[in-house]
Amino acid sequence: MALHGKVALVTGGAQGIGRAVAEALLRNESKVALVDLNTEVGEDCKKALDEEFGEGNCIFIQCDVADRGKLKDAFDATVAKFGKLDIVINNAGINNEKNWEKTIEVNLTSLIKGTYLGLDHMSKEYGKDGGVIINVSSMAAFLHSPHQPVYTATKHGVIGFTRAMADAADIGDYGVRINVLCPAFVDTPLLQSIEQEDNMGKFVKYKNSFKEKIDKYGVLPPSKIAEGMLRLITDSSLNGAVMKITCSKGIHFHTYEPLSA
Ligand SMILES: NC(=O)C1=CN([C@@H]2O[C@H](COP(=O)(O)OP(=O)(O)OC[C@H]3O[C@@H](n4cnc5c(N)ncnc54)[C@H](O)[C@@H]3O)[C@@H](O)[C@H]2O)C=CC1
Ligand SMILES: CCCCCC(=O)/C=C/[C@H]1C=CC(=O)[C@@H]1CCCCCCC(=O)O
Repeated sequence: MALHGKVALVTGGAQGIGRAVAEALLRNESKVALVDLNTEVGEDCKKALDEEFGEGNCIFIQCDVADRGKLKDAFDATVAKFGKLDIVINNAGINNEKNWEKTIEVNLTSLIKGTYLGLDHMSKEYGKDGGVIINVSSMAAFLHSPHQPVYTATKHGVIGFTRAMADAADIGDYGVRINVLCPAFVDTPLLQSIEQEDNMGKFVKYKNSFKEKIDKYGVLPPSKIAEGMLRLITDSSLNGAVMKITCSKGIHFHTYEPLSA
């Protein structure tokens, strides 16, 4: 898939990984809708991106992805503004073991909803032109930690859902590829949350061992995640792919046993 003239919707697009992905898409002449909860950060981000890439290529839509009606409205508003949808990045995520129900809602339930809304707008099943969906998981889906059990569960869930949907898209001839990206530690505001009792609750007592892991494995720049994301978007051979990005191995793919049945 060439990126020129494509229309992308990025949840959690106002900062961190989402913003880096939005920048990379704009650099490649796509149009981008930043869908984010945080109005202040979202407006600042849009202003900076307008200055760098020119006005009219990017919109900010304030939206809590956990609000089903508002998420649907955000997809509709993106299509109303840019005329179509080609790329959906379900990236918004939180790290909150205290309000763990919200973590499931944002990291998993809303990502499922975002995938279905993406298919509504892109699947050939509904007479649309096809596209690509990338769901953001984490290396926490492979290397679990006692520090974030529910976060870890949601990221496992993202991989299972995405791989099953990728098979459904293939068998159903949706014309939509669906892939998953699993970063290790990335230098974003989310990483600060691991030290905060408000986020971690009783698991905050494990913060020192978690920080030791960060020191041991290193921290990736958001631009490296954007690089992997563009590969998942543009390589038309990839469907159901599980990309991992770590400091030691860089961008690589998880491999699975072939299906036995
Ligand atoms: N930073 C890291 O070390 C890693 C992050 N990830 C995943 O990458 C994704 C992005 O994370 P970061 O950029 O690091 O986080 P971040 O906290 O820097 O940015 C997340 C963005 O999502 C937005 N957001 C949060 N809840 C939302 C909601 N309910 N509705 C709409 N927007 C919402 C925030 O306002 C923020 O702009 C997440 O899914 C996270 O789990 C995965 C592995 C490592
Ligand atoms: C605030 C959320 C941050 C979550 C980041 C994450 O992905 C966490 C993963 C860790 C949980 C336990 C671990 O050991 C994970 C470390 C992942 C890094 C693995 C790198 C391996 C390598 O370099 O080969």
